[in-house]
Amino acid sequence: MSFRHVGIIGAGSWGTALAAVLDANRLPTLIWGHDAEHIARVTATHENSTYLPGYRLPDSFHFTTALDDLAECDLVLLVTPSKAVREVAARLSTTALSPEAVLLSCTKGVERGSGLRMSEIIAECFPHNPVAVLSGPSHAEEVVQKMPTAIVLGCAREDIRTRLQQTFATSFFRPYTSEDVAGIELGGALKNIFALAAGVSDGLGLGDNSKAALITRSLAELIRLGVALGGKRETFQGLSGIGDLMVTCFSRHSRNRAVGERLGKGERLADIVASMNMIAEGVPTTYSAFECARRFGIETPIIDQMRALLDGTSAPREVALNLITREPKAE
Ligand SMILES: NC(=O)C1=CN([C@@H]2O[C@H](COP(=O)(O)OP(=O)(O)OC[C@H]3O[C@@H](n4cnc5c(N)ncnc54)[C@H](O)[C@@H]3O)[C@@H](O)[C@H]2O)C=CC1
Ligand SMILES: O=C(CO)COP(=O)(O)O
Repeated sequence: MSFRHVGIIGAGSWGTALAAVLDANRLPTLIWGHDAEHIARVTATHENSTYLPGYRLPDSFHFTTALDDLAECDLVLLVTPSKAVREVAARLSTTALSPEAVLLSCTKGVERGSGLRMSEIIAECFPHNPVAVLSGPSHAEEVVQKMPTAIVLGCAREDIRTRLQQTFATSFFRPYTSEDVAGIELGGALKNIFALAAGVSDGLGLGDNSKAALITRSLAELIRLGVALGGKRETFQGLSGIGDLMVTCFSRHSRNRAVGERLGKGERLADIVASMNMIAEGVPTTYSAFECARRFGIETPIIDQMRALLDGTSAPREVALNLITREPKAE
């Protein structure tokens, strides 16, 4: 049975691109945004010029700033930055949304302090609703151009996984399914830290050998921490692990890689963040992953160095030197 009313929480680039996928399957969407001025502009111009310029929004996109308007939805995508997920999920839970409605988290992050994944936060707010996740190598800029993209949909319930797969499958968007919700989310969240690090390597002009070594050791670190936090090793070797790690470390569209490159060139984090209107989740995730690693006693040299860099206690060259001169060990 297909979904009839789809709501999207978050009017940024990824929310817009996912609405475009659903439009290709003739599914209209109601997109909620928290910024009334932005929503008014997008509605009037049929373009999300702040987050995804140059893409004309189809007529099947509808916008609102009232969460209550989503109460009729049988599928709601949560696509805000991770720092806003708890607040919007709590607010959504006070609407008349049905306990049958499926909540699909498309956000990449881990909550600071609690170490909770986004789907766990959503499940706390919606204990009776099915909660699913969507992640994988998928830059919004390419999805709206209908460039072939494959992602993973995760849910504990097989019927929901299949329904979501049918809903999102198009001639350019290929969803795989998996039961490993934790692994899918952890791969998508942790890779952003390593994309920052790959950007630093680019900014320092350290070359291809260095970047290949960094990404390979990043995957080892991602798997070590991800398995300790409840994900399956095979999932990290798939689209939402190594797939997303690769695209984010190499893509010209990656905001995390771009932040890292500017750090590598010597800019201050506060100045970089102030100059961007989009989210780079690797910054907060560096801190939440560091906290999780300490709690579980997992060795995370790259995450530790990235934290020192973001804190301003280590310079980019020092971070690179610290990593290459670590205690010798077996691979
Ligand atoms: N852009 C992409 O290609 C992809 C992004 N993602 C993930 O999707 C999530 C959202 O990212 P984007 O759409 O790219 O971000 P974005 O920076 O393009 O847009 C974020 C949206 O959230 C809104 N927002 C900001 N603070 C808010 C708050 N406190 N409450 C409610 N709304 C708020 C902004 O106004 C904006 O509409 C992130 O976790 C990101 O890692 C995942 C896959 C691809
Ligand atoms: O998660 C993403 C692609 O899969 C988006 O990465 P950035 O946030 O670095 O642009």
